[in-house]
Amino acid sequence: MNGTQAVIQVRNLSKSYGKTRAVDGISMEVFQGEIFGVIGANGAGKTTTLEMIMGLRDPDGGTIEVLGLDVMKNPSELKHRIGIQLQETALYDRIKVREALELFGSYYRKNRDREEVIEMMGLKPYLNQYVKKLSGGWQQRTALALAMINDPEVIFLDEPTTGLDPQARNELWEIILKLKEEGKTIILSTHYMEEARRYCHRVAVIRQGRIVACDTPEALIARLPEGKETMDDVYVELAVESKGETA
Ligand SMILES: Nc1ncnc2c1ncn2[C@@H]1O[C@H](COP(=O)(O)OP(=O)(O)OP(=O)(O)O)[C@@H](O)[C@H]1O
Repeated sequence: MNGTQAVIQVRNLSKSYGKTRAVDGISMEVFQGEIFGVIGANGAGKTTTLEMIMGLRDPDGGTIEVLGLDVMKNPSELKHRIGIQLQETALYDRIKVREALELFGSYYRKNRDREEVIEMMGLKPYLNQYVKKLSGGWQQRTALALAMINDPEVIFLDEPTTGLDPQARNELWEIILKLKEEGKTIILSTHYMEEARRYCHRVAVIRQGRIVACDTPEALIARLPEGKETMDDVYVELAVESKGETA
């Protein structure tokens, strides 16, 4: 059932690094075809949460199901069915765009038509350039191309538009919306509140490793005191620690 089937189900997820409780009992569901946003301050636990759901980090506790698979028990099966775009692009330092597409394609049993991916991302003029030498916007497009190379059902994007100029951000969102139109489920973290409002169906607000609210942008805004009506206000009211509240 498009729209009501949970493709991600997380229960009571936790993860500590030494004494830092990075993720502290997170539960959430993401439905098929959603663009699901995760917002929160630096260090709130967004990346750790996403990486555990992707099967890249082991949780201390809790359960994670993605596409009906227990992530801890089926990491290799899961890898073929999800797309991953990480913040770090150091991996691509010495590699050209075409080589990166070929290399990543070789990791998976199924590939989306390479030419179609290149066309969709507008990457044709850049295929023989080193990824590292591209502008931020084109590097992010390359990273998004790599995230969809295996034609995944669920795509994870960690701050996909951070550092890009407004035009590059809009262009990247157009591509993300196209993927959504195809029925993909997209889960992403962002520091851009206006993007969260405009593009995300639902947004989870994470503070100190916990989800303090999870709803549509409109519903989150409707909770605010009178006179506050933006996602920036949501961020300030819900995501920011009040004085005296320390990690
Ligand atoms: N590998 C690690 N070793 C030790 N501590 C870590 C590690 N990764 C994250 N942390 C800590 O865990 C907490 C959550 O970090 P995380 O990167 O998940 O937050 P975030 O919300 O993604 O932040 P940002 O917006 O800056 O990317 C922070 O206190 C961070 O310093």
